[in-house]
Amino acid sequence: MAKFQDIVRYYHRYWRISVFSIAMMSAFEVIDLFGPYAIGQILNVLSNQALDPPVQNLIAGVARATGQPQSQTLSLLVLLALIGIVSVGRAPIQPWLGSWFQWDTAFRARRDYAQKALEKVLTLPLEFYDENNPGRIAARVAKGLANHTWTYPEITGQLLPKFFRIVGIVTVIGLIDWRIAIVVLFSFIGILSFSLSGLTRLTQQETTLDRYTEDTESRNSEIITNIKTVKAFATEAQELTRQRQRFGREFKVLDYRIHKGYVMLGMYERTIVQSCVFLVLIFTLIAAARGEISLGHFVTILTVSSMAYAEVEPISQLAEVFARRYASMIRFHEFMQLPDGKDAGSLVRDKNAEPYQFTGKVEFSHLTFGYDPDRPVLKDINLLIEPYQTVALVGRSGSGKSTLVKLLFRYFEPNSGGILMDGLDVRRLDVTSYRKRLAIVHQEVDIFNGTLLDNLVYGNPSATIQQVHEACRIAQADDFIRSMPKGYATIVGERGVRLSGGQRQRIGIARALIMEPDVLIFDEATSSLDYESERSIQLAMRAILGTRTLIIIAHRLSTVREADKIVVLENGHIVEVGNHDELLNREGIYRRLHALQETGELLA
Ligand SMILES: Nc1ncnc2c1ncn2[C@@H]1O[C@H](COP(=O)(O)OP(=O)(O)OP(=O)(O)O)[C@@H](O)[C@H]1O
Repeated sequence: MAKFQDIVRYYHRYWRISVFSIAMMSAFEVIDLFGPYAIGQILNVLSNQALDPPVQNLIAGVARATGQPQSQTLSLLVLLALIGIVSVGRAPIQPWLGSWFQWDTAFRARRDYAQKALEKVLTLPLEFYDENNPGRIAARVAKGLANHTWTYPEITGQLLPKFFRIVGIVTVIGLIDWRIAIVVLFSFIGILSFSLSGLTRLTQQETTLDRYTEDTESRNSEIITNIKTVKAFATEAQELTRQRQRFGREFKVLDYRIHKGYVMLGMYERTIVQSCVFLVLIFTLIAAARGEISLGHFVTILTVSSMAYAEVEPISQLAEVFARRYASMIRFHEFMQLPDGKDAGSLVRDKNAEPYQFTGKVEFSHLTFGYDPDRPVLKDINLLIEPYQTVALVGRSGSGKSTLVKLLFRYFEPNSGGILMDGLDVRRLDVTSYRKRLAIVHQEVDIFNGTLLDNLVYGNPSATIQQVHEACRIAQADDFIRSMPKGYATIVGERGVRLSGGQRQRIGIARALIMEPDVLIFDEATSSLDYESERSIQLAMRAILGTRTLIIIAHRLSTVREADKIVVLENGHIVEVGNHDELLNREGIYRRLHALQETGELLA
């Protein structure tokens, strides 16, 4: 569970510079008080009242040093010169010692955490992405980073220095009349604790709102991503109604609870502040009328105490903004604290790591696995795949074919048993180097924004252009790539040419081949392709047969015929193993599935 401390820790790396800039900004806030004090002293000079001893000593010192008489003019000149130094002299320094560091620190921390957040995205387990949609994750990260960045300068450059200013004001008043200082001090403690308790209550509402907003935004992004389905199923009105309910729910919390809460809080604060200002005026006037304080001190106290009370509004606004952002910052830290996946690869490229080279011999040994350990999806799987063999995994939907491959990729760990690669338990191997020896062509091939070439060499950027051409030739992709406007340099993805399903598949095959993998896994998706594309992909696969270990998750049986070994899965068990002819001669599932296929049915 993330806490307030996590927000502080966000800037921890820069604490030295942070303390320095807060001290500087606070010093400037306190120095500001010299203006009204000096004006009070000028009034005393003009009305022939006594000056405070330190000011008297200073003027006497100047008179001695310059050989001038200690006249009214000299006193006024000295006070004026001091006001000039304090107000004009510090003007060019303040932005550098204050503002520069405030934003500089915020931006540096932003850079650090943008990187950390991406590291988190890259190391979270795959199942996290099954459960959370991309819009929700991206929004949470972006909002968290932005709010941390805005909050830092406000807190360190404004809120904290303002507190010091108030402490300075109370001290100045205390030096003149301690009783009035106590009135001011207690009124502040009262106002601030009242505001704090109000804000704490409102923060809880903000957390609720944040959760609601995340739900709404997440659905919005789903609607955008799945717009084709929404339109095809004509569910626009349904989506709108559902979202309208969510907008309404958000509005109620935002307007009736949060906004109203802030207005109420502001109302109480304002009333209390004005009462305090009035009270201080009464006390000060009484003290002045009794001759306990001079006219200059009367003016100084009234001016500085008004300055103090004038800070209540900006302080509560800053606190309010902080409270509004608090929930999203905490949610960002909750995201950052999610445990990394056990399968997380190394994020640091280890140049010295010994690259593996396997023969492609894979053995599943007594492998049992369930996403929920009590409900195994794969049960006691024993399977030996020899180097360069082609093995087809067939079976009904949900029989565990993809899960077997996920385990091979080490996205999940088996509950018992294991997977051996050339006799080595894969759990013992460095996951990054190990995965580099595998390649997979998914049913849906992901295309990144960029050129076709970028997409092809995604897994192996050091591949030569000859390697790329050769792989594309085998994958039956070379011809269509060359016919594109800019050939291999054609931009694809979001901002480029759209590729058809078959073209994406062939790019996927070529991309996998460019990895030069020891084991190539093919999640066959030919069922969604037109006849010609399917034919090209079958030709591509045929060209790969026997060049490396090939595991095919077969949805159609046409490619399976040529496999050395066909493994039939049923309810997580291997029920049949053999080649096409052997299995056809048995009265088993394969024969039944094959009969269905012959009549053109899909495997399901
Ligand atoms: N991330 C997951 N969390 C929980 N259960 C899952 C997850 N992925 C798959 N399953 C379950 O595991 C079982 C096996 O699924 P798997 O995807 O391996 O089957 P499959 O044979 O590849 O199916 P298909 O041919 O439809 O792709 C199914 O019952 C499925 O519901």
